[in-house]
Amino acid sequence: MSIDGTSESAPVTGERTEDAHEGGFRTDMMISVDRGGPRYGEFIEKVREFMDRARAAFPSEELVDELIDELTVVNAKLAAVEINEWESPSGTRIDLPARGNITLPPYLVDKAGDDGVQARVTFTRFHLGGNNAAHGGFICTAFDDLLGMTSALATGKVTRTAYLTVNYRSITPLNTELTVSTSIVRLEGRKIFVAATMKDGERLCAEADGLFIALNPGQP
Ligand SMILES: CCCCC/C=C\C/C=C\C/C=C\C/C=C\CCCC(=O)SCCNC(=O)CCNC(=O)[C@H](O)C(C)(C)COP(=O)(O)OP(=O)(O)OC[C@H]1O[C@@H](n2cnc3c(N)ncnc32)[C@H](O)[C@@H]1OP(=O)(O)O
Repeated sequence: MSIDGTSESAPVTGERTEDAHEGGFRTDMMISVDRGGPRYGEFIEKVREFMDRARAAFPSEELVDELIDELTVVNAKLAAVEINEWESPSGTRIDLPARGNITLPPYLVDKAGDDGVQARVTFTRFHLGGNNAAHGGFICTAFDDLLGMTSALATGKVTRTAYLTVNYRSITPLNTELTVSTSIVRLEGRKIFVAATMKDGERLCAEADGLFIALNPGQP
């Protein structure tokens, strides 16, 4: 670690050598259920537990020294097997919560069709905003991904968010299974207008409306 707090390690880029995908346009979503093997999901759960525990811990100086050494070893092991975004298990394992992507709050999809998606999301200590409530950015992240999935399933195309409006209606608790329901409001050419709610039982925590645009071939 340098004096300004930046890491001396090279950034993780995961650049691919041959370019099978032109920009954001991929006809093949490259989804998988076996990359990383049968225990990859367990590995992701351990990483999520680590994220929660790191957020919640008040370690001694000695423990910080120890953890740095242990994490240096773990990071070196992961650096040795780095791969591009298209072929990594993370984000493509559709059998795992949030496709095995630790960037996303963990959600389970109960129903996914061309008219909308039903999912259950649970925010944990890692997603803390304050006073035991979820951070609004993570609520947005959950909506963005599930609405992106909704748009993709409705059109069979790769889409990008043009706008996403989130209204926070009541406190969104941690460690509570919340339901997210998304729907297609209307389709207008490449424009996909979508909406979603996030509820704790019957209580509305947050709602969203968004516009996604189906990308043209070659569009990044
Ligand atoms: C268990 C089962 C599971 C099954 C799962 C299976 C498969 C998985 C499926 C899917 C994957 C799942 C999830 C999806 C993953 C991630 C979701 C997150 C997505 C993102 O997080 S993505 C990052 C944030 N996003 C950006 O980084 C976009 C930056 N931006 C741009 O790249 C351009 O801006 C773009 C492309 C948006 C538009 O550009 P463009 O050149 O293509 O089109 P153009 O500008 O012509 O707009 C066309 C028409 O939209 C109107 N329009 C445009 N923008 C508007 C706005 N803001 N407000 C109102 N109207 C708007 C225009 O007014 C025009 O309207 P009109 O045609 O009527 O004139």
